[in-house]
Amino acid sequence: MFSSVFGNKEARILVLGLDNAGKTTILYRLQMGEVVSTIPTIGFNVETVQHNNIKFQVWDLGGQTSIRPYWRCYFPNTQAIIYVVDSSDTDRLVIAKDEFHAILEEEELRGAVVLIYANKQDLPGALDDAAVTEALELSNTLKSGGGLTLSEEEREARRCFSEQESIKQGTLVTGTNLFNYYVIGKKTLLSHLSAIFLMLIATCNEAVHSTSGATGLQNVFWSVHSVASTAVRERIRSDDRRKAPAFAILSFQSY
Ligand SMILES: Nc1nc2c(ncn2[C@@H]2O[C@H](COP(=O)(O)OP(=O)(O)OP(=O)(O)O)[C@@H](O)[C@H]2O)c(=O)[nH]1
Ligand SMILES: [Mg+2]
Repeated sequence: MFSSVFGNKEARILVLGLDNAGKTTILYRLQMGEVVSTIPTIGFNVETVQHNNIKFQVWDLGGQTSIRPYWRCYFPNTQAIIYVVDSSDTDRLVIAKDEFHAILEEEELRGAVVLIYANKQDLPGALDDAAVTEALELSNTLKSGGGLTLSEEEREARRCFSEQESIKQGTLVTGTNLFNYYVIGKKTLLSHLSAIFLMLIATCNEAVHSTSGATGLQNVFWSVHSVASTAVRERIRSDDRRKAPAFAILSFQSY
């Protein structure tokens, strides 16, 4: 079923963020479920992460100042960006913010969804996900509703989902792009892995729209349903079916 949605391509995800943010650690945690010891990445690591029958090609790029300019070589055909922030590195949050906003201005990333990991929540002095949201100046660019036309019912479904999953969600408008973003603190990161995948799948809506109609959307929804965590499943089950695609599909729209 997914091959009909995505073609034979794997969804391509870039993991970006400053050096030492924890990108490589997250990549291998996603892939192997283990914390591995890392060295600073010069260049990139790429791994295929499989969740049930869905494959993601995850590119983890080195974050040192001198190699950040090369990030843009990887932007074409990217469906999702995972932006990792070291929440305890408060001195460099302003740099993390500037790099983040530069990414969002990129024409080639129109159509990508952004997930922000407020990483290293275990460290003393780490800012929580709300504070990271603020430090990244997400709220400044927040426009309620943005270019999305959501009914009240859809808004409610999305709000409930975010609350239940402790995932903060917003809409981000840059010069020419419009993103929906999700901020995920470490607490929820691991236990809600499948919710993250669910959102990634859900936001590959360009592929969905171009290769399938309304029936396709239902198929995507039910497939998403099958890979979702129990919590998410319960949430969906309790919902009117008609509401389901509201958060599964209307996650991104460019101008
Ligand atoms: N305390 C704590 N340390 C972490 C966490 N995640 C990663 N680290 C540590 O942070 C350091 C840097 O992690 P990496 O994953 O190598 O960082 P990176 O973002 O890939 O860095 P570059 O490759 O230089 O861009 C390592 O010592 C990790 O063990 C976390 O959640 N908590
Ligand atoms: Mg690395």
